[in-house]
Amino acid sequence: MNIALFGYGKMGKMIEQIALNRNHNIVAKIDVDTTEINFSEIDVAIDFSMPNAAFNNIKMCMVNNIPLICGTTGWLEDYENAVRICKENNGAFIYASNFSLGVNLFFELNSYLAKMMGNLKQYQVSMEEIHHTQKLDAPSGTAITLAEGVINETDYSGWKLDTANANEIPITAKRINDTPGTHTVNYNSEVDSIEIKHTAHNREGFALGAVVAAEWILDKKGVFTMKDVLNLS
Ligand SMILES: NC(=O)C1=CN([C@@H]2O[C@H](COP(=O)(O)OP(=O)(O)OC[C@H]3O[C@@H](n4cnc5c(N)ncnc54)[C@H](O)[C@@H]3O)[C@@H](O)[C@H]2O)C=CC1
Ligand SMILES: O=C(O)C1=N[C@H](C(=O)O)C[C@H](O)C1
Repeated sequence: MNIALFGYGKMGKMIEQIALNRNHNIVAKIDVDTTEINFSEIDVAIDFSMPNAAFNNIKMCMVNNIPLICGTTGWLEDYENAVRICKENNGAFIYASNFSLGVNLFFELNSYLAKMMGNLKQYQVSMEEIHHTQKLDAPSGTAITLAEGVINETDYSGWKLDTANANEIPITAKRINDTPGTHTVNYNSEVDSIEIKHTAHNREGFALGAVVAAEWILDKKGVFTMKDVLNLS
């Protein structure tokens, strides 16, 4: 499979390693200073770039009929536009706030726990995410997905960074050294608390998930999620 990398930073380099180990070719490394792209040799593209670059990269891939895996976070105000452009061009597209198997299992666990807690008003939910100091967006895309998972199963109406109103989920974002990504969901009552936590030890899980998603999407058309890729119910 001939892969184009959009964004050749920390994740782009990790994805390159994993893709080569799985016998794929990296035919383009597109970064901020790239002036020309030869789309004819690309089977699939993987974007881990920057919040202000992702939507343009998505448009470019869809118009040029290149299936795209997008892991870049912090651009979701344009997600519905990306879906529309994919459909208009009969393209193939996956965005996931987190491509690791562990976090996708954690998303399922989070929804299950939220469903159980939905009627137990004595518990207040809160979330914390910790990442490296170079991260541009806050809260993390993963924390937003976790909050959406809780909102779908409970009466919470939204989420907010730091201080939230009573019916909103407060999310704390911490930036500590080179932390790859730690997410905690906490339910607190007067008498006890319940906490679920996912800790990434490095970036390999994110990169492997993105390459697996690229292999999966190759013969497909439409907009998909990691739930489709991993066949999670
Ligand atoms: N969904 C997931 O599983 C994960 C998502 N991420 C997200 O991926 C993104 C990248 O993360 P890192 O690699 O750690 O960041 P990074 O800062 O190390 O790399 C980003 C790269 O994108 C390049 N870039 C800037 N403008 C560009 C453009 N117009 N076209 C192509 N490349 C451009 C930068 O020059 C840089 O080399 C972030 O949004 C991060 O939140 C990171 C890890 C996992
Ligand atoms: O920027 C990162 O590094 C990460 N970003 C993603 C996010 O915003 O959730 C996924 C992972 O936590 C690492």
